[in-house]
Amino acid sequence: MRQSDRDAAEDARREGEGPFAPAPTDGPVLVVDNVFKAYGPVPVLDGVSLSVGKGAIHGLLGKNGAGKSTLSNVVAGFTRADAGNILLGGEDVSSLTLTARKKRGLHLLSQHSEIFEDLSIGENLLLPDLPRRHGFVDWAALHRQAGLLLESHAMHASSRRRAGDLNASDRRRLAIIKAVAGDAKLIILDEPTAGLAARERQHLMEWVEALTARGTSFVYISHHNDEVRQLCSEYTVLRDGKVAASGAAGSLSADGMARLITGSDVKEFRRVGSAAPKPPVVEIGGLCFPGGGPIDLTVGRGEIVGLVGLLGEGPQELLRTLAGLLPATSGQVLVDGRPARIGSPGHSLDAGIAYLTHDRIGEGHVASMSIAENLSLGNWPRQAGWAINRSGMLGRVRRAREAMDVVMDGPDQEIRKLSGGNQQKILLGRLLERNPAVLLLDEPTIGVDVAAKEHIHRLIDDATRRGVAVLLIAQDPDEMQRLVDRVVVFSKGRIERSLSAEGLTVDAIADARSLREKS
Ligand SMILES: Nc1ncnc2c1ncn2[C@@H]1O[C@H](COP(=O)(O)OP(=O)(O)OP(=O)(O)O)[C@@H](O)[C@H]1O
Repeated sequence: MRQSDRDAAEDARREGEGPFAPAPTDGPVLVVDNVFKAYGPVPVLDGVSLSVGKGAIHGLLGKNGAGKSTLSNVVAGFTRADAGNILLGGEDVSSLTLTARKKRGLHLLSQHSEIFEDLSIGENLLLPDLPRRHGFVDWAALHRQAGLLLESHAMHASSRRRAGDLNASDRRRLAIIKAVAGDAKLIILDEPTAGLAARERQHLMEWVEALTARGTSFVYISHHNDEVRQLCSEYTVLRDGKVAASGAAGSLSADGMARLITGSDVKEFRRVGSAAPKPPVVEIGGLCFPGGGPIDLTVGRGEIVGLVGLLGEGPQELLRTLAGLLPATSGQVLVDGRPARIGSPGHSLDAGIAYLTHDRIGEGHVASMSIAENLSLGNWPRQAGWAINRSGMLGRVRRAREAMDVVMDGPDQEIRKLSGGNQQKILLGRLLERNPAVLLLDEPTIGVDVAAKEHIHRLIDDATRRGVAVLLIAQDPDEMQRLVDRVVVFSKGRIERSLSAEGLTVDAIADARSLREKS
């Protein structure tokens, strides 16, 4: 650790307001010893060492591209390290396969290690060892065993229920229960709360904390520093593949933690909106879509309107209808006073409506294409004779890289080789390059680090200064409050009420959301 980082760690500890949470004293469950990994000439992990105590929740922190997922993959056995050792409960598992490590109780659950949606909860829990009788699956025994497992983890759902019908938080709990049922010693959770609403997040965190009492340890990767401060007993910060700081997490302050992660102070961006009436950019009249509407909503020049509501209650569906991904069954949409066709994504884009999905992997990028191609997809810069203009494409890469600090090898690198947060930045860059009249943003900062989040907020603000109208979904009430001019609250597919600029506090937004969650 460099002296300046030691000082920063010391400052961060001194500034901390929270009670000091001592790290557990038992011998470590996991030891990572001097691990190296390179893709090409540049090391992604450069002599990383850390240890995780028994029953500890160990925060693994770092900017986008710092090496957190790579380290998780090396520990779990998805990726081989070039050098270094992994010890689980004192045993060197470095040369063991992924399955052998799992059998010893080491699991990695990423946001996308999802469940089998069309199978029941019980099948998901017990696969691949379903109880059998005379060679056939014993369904009664299966649901009995699974039911007991659910009960012992206070998850109140029938084991016969289709797993795909669970909400996002319960899906993640299901994956964790499956791991714990297999006698997990250590579970790595890679951004477990990304995209969850505040109450779901809190619920999941409390539940994870309760699991440590059973002796399970966790490595917890998150870009939400408040979560790490609340939950973790110990932490390691990675910077450019090296350990920049580590220690007991309980007394780290929020600012101190941000400084350790980025290596400098992070200046929080707070947008100054204006209550003055603005000429309309998008006028939505009587818009109906499957499960929602009619919606009447006008967003003016340079205005940001936040949409609040539970999954399935309208906000996502409205954005997807405007983006041409769900069919509008009636109503109309005007953009700059002209009727907009929104029957397909292409029509919506032609009308000046650009959409950022929260599902980066499923529908955001084309994994096998380069960064430059992804930035220009559907909007190729042309030159005389309609040939694609390579220097135009490179200009876009340069702008995205500078504006959002994207960690990449170069414009021709495949986007799938970027870290998750850096992929998100490229997707946002693609939208901004289209110079849309209307931006539809569903969780624009999902998976991005503390510094990049502020960059992205500034870019959204810049867009509003050019007159762009923005509809925003953000689960974090603080993020919402910092960006929007007003909020509309959805219930059962309709707009139930709005919060104007005067009443727009973080608490009011959180309350609006939790009222909906309780009803
Ligand atoms: N298969 C790969 N080929 C080439 N480079 C890769 C590959 N996988 C990861 N990298 C590079 O390794 C670096 C670390 O990526 P990693 O995904 O570990 O970061 P991270 O800390 O998890 O970031 P994030 O917070 O954005 O998820 C990045 O620069 C990434 O581009």
